[in-house]
Amino acid sequence: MVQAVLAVDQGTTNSKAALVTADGQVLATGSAPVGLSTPRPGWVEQDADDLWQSVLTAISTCLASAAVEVVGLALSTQRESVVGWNRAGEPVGPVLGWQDVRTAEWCAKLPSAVDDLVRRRTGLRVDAMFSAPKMRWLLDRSDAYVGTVDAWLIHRLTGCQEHLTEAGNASRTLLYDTVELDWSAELLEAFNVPRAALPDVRPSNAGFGVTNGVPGLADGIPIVAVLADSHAAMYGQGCTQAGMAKATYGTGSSVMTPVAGFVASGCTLAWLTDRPVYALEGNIVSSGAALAWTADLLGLPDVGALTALAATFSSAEGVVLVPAFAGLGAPHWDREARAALTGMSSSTTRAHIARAAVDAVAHQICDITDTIPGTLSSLRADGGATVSGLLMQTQADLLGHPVEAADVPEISALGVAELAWTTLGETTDWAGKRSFRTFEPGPDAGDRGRRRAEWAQAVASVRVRPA
Ligand SMILES: O=P(O)(O)OC[C@H](O)CO
Repeated sequence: MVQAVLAVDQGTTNSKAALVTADGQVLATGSAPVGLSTPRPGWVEQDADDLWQSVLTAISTCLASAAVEVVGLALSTQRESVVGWNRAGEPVGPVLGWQDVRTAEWCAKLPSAVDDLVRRRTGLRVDAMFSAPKMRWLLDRSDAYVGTVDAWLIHRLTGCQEHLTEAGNASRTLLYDTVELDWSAELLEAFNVPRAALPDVRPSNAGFGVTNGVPGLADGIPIVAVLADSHAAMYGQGCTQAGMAKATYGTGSSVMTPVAGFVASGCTLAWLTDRPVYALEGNIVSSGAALAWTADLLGLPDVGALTALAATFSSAEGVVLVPAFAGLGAPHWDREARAALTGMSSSTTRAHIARAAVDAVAHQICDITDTIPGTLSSLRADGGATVSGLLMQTQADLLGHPVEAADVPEISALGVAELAWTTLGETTDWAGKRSFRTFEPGPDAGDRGRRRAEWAQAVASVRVRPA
């Protein structure tokens, strides 16, 4: 029987599963949506059982479509979101999603010394997006184990036997020292999170226990590799050389470029195998979410209809959408800013607004790539929204560099499957064999400059905190 790794990609809006062979072929896929609720402004919650059930549905749909021998599991997970569970493995409280900013005020009151410490130990900054403030919020309400989504899924997949998390996911909590490669006692104290509440941290391919009592899966299948989803995309894109960068277009967006060693600003631990691999990263809070919001506002059925409408005009003609619905992420980091549509006139149409939404996704990526030191040779793109040729062309035009969109938009599952197969002893170079849709930038540098200036002006107009 054909051997396959079962890769699970648990994201903000969907759980997906794929059966992947040692040469990177996808034999079958399955997916299931995950609910998300916003009970108050700034609060973004998911249900931990619902999330687990969506993983089981994705797995069973996938397994029903191909007869294979599953030799290992690989997990790619949404980052920063926090789950709390009790000793019996039952969730306590909601999953606090990465978009949730209920702790923003609490974060703002932390002494600046905590922010300094966070930067030095983690390469990140204090922000309500990250896990530590969310863990504190849950621990204030229950005596629980707390962990990121990878830890929750490992716990459930192993029949509540394992309490483990992966180093790259841990690096997004604000509690993990990404140079010492361990939970930081100083940071645990600063956020008042007890070590006993946290899972143990393992390298990305160190093994995370074996399946136990999972419906539809045999017991004893090893969980071979775990990566954070954005990091899995970087791995899958083969983005390992200086000058390369990848952008993942998900609910939010993440731009990552490899860096030789730890730096105390905008740095993350991409993965930890025989050695740590670091990346500079910028996170955008609202990207696919901005497209979905605009489609809804315009009464369109989906994002595909939005991009089709946007394509009916060659430009937004000065209309700019700044999608700061939950503030601005990298590189602006102003979480009190709020969204705006600017530059409208009486001749503005729905198509201009649709076009402005597409432009906003691309402008936000450019804001981050502008901060990457050195020369960017090209940008590798992945994520659901990359199916839009209009978005990819707009990205290349605004960037002034080619954009290479992966032939498989959802690359996180493939990235972690590749790490699993490598760990199982196979030689892989799937990115080297992958074909890309390449989008060359349009020749009009003047137009690029004008559009970037319009965007910068609109961003400045929504800022609350000074740049
Ligand atoms: O669910 P996605 O794919 O938008 O990814 C969420 C990110 O991991 C949040 O940092």
